Amino acid sequence: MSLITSSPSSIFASLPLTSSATTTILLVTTIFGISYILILKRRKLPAPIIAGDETTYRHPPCLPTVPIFGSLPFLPAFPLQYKFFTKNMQKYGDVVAYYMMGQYKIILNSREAVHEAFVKRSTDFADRPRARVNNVLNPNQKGILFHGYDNNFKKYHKLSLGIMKQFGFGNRVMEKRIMEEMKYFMDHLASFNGCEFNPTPVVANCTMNIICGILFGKRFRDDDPDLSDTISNIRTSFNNLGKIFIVNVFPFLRLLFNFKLVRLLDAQKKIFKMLEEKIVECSAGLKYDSEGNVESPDVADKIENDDERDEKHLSSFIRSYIELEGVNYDREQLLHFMHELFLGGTETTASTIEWTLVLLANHQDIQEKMYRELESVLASRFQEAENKKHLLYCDAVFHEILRYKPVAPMTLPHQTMKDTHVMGYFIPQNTTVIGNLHGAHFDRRIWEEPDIFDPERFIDRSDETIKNKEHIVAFSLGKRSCFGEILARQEFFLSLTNLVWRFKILPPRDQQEVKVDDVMDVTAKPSPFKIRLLERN
Ligand code: HEM
Repeated sequence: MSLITSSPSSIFASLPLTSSATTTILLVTTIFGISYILILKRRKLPAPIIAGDETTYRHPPCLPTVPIFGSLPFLPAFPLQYKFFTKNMQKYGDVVAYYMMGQYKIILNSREAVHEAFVKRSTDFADRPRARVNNVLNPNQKGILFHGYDNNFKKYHKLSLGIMKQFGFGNRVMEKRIMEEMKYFMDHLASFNGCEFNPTPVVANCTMNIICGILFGKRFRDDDPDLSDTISNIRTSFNNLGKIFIVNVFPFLRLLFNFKLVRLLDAQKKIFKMLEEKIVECSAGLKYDSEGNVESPDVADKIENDDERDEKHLSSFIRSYIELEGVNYDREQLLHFMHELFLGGTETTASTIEWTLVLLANHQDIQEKMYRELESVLASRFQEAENKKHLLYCDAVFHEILRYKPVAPMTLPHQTMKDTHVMGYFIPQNTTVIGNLHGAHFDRRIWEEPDIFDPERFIDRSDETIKNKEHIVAFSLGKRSCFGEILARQEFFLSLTNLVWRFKILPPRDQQEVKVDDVMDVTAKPSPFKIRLLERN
């Protein structure tokens, strides 16, 4: 048998070696092989020159690097790197580079850097890197979350946002929808009768049902097994997604993490099955003309007036999407987009509400100030976002929670579309760029004593208005900023004010305060905790 056609094991088998020596040789060869590939792969930085631009640029400061592993030994494990960058802001500055297994990456470590890159030069930074994991989870690159900044992204982003606006995104129509869910949410919380309980499942039901109300036109009953199954599948996706992303850096770990990938794919399959059933339900009765367009659609695109639109009441996102796209609509795109709204729009808002419960239970003085303001402004009706301008203190608490506990401490990875620059530093084309939003919220140049939870920092006492809110970047900025920001802000403000209006939020009976740790999956949330809610009236 010639050496060329032999497998490595058969070659070694033909040599007079012990099995441990064979293993050692195999191991050493593999390590050298991988190292060789990684060294070759390490990207050589181009000279910091931008064609047609006379300005002199520099490469940003870079974390120490070692051969093969790059800056990995100097960084905490993913996803806790944001804490490292925030802590070392003074040392490394607003823009920091590092190497990860041959890949050159950039962290934007302040609000100014995030703003300059994602807003001032928004198109330069609007792409997303092609994640290897996504090739398995979403081989045809559908949806928008991980989609590159191309014409398809622009088309579906515009289409989906258009439908959301018709649903009343940011206005009174959406507020009414959220308030309907708030009533279920508050009643569910009240059913614990002041006993201590873990609020996580109740909060999850609420944020999930708000998205379901938009997508399917109806909520799940709280005891519907489909609701708990969907929430559990989203959670499985989230948990495993956070862990599996390491595979993008070390592709060979795919084998090691394969069981997580299998679990992730299984959860995604179950979510898609449920969504497929909803598509059938929501599109029932649609009739198409000979060109495949829906006959007499109910998409209220010409209705300007809120009340009229409310009367017409779009039935569901799914139906509106099919009405606009016609019989040949891209089903896979719709499925992935809905899945992304579940991923992006449930855990994030739920984690923010959970932090709200913890922070208010631990700051009775702040809670009481909020209640007194609500009492003086609103008397005995449910809180509505349109009253926000009169609720100065509540608004300040709203901003301080977003600042103090950014549930997405880092943006998703962006990628540069051409050679560009930020804060005088050169960033080559196709570089991965991540915004450290946590860093922006704890920047000592902007915030006095940022580690203290203090809503007063947002109140300008000279004219009783909110100040500093432009420094809040919890939803990121620019072309790839959060798709659901308007909804999330409405949802969060209504949850915050309704909670304080109806309940006194307290730690468990035998505890002075609710003790939690920061837990980081894909969102930064509190570790499991218990709470007591006493009805005020
Ligand atoms: C407190 C709640 C939320 C926070 C803090 C939050 C934060 C974020 C952040 C930081 C990003 C990444 C932006 C970037 O890469 O620069 C993002 C993206 C995204 N979010 Fe949110 N989000 C929240 C709620 C929601 C909701 C309610 C929805 C859906 C209704 C949603 C849908 C999305 C989508 C689809 C993207 C991807 C946008 C793109 O790639 O262009 N999010 N969000």
